[in-house]
Amino acid sequence: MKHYSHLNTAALILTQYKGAQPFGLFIKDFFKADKKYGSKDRKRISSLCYSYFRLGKIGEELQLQERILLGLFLSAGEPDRLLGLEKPEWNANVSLSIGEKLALTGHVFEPGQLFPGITEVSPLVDRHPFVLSHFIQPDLFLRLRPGREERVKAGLADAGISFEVISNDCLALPNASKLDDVVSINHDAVIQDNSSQRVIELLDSVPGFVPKSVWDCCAASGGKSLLIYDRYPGVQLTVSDVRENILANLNKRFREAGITQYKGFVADLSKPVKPNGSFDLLVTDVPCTGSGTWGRTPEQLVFFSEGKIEEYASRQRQIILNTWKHLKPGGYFLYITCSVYKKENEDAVAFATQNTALKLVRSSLFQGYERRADTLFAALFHYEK
Ligand SMILES: C[S@@+](CC[C@H](N)C(=O)[O-])C[C@H]1O[C@@H](n2cnc3c(N)ncnc32)[C@H](O)[C@@H]1O
Repeated sequence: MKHYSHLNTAALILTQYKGAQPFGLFIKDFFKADKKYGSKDRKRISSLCYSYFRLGKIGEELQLQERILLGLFLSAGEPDRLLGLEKPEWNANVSLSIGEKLALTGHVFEPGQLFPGITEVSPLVDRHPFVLSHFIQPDLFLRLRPGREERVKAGLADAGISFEVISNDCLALPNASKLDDVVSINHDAVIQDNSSQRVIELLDSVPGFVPKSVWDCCAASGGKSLLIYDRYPGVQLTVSDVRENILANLNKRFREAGITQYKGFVADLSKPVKPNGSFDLLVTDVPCTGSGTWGRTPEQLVFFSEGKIEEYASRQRQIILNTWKHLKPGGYFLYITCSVYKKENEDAVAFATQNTALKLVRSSLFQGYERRADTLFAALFHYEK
């Protein structure tokens, strides 16, 4: 029976996966090596694996296949054929709350079992809804580029793709939406999480600030740079990252977005660097645990090791020290993480104010756990003249 074959294949994959690479890449390679799975099978098997990861450490005493069923039950919003066959009582109760479902299966809600390093999470985070949000896959968000808003919405409507309007320039879509032939990605709209889009609010809160020169220090494929460019057209962008190959992605993306005038270089900011010149605005979207985004990569709930929090925090402190001095006097420094751990957020802010000439303007947690989005932290500093 197909349902049991899906369960067995999910169990096989989970036995082989040891957390060394993102699960999305691992399962892609698995299916590439064994072509017998059709697209519906692949989707179902992936979904069983992902709902298993969402359990974190709950039900560790159970056999693997029982745990997969438990994950399926806790994540399911509607009755499911496999659950119906194997766990009819659970299947009749899929609409219960997570707490009630746990009680029905003989488990108790224990935040520390669901989320690694729960005691290190910032007090700004409301732990109960945050932890429970990991049972739901976040949405896909589009940031509509200036002047393209109506064209993108019309294209989606014509293609019959449902979306929710979050704001004038932000749409939420179901995660599996196929946009390739419908939206000109990067030209008309950028795939960017809603909280990630919202960090611009910190810059908007400074009256009259329009930077002429910006260095996006940890640019990756340029999500924040594109955001900045759209808010401040004509800005001179400088971008850098430690990974040369990711800057190749950025170049492609910028081409698609119509950005041709910018400077890019490879730099390891854990060491002192000399960029060309100084800047009105520095964006340091630092490498971090990514713990505010684990609804999208729930394997981390199982494999993350808490010792890494301090490793990241230490690298973040080095990056702050090596970058802030390249600001022009009067300039602004925007520090961003997609982490919920205090060490990477509030403690980094305290470190910056104690060890640089930067003054905190404001910081904010962009909470995504009640909006099917990621959770980010950002702090804006001023380098006073
Ligand atoms: C959170 S990501 C940046 C995301 C990006 N700003 C965006 O909006 O899409 C952090 C980036 O920092 C880079 N990075 C990690 N260690 C670094 C280092 N020592 N120096 C410079 N960049 C580093 C990583 O390669 C990664 O691309």
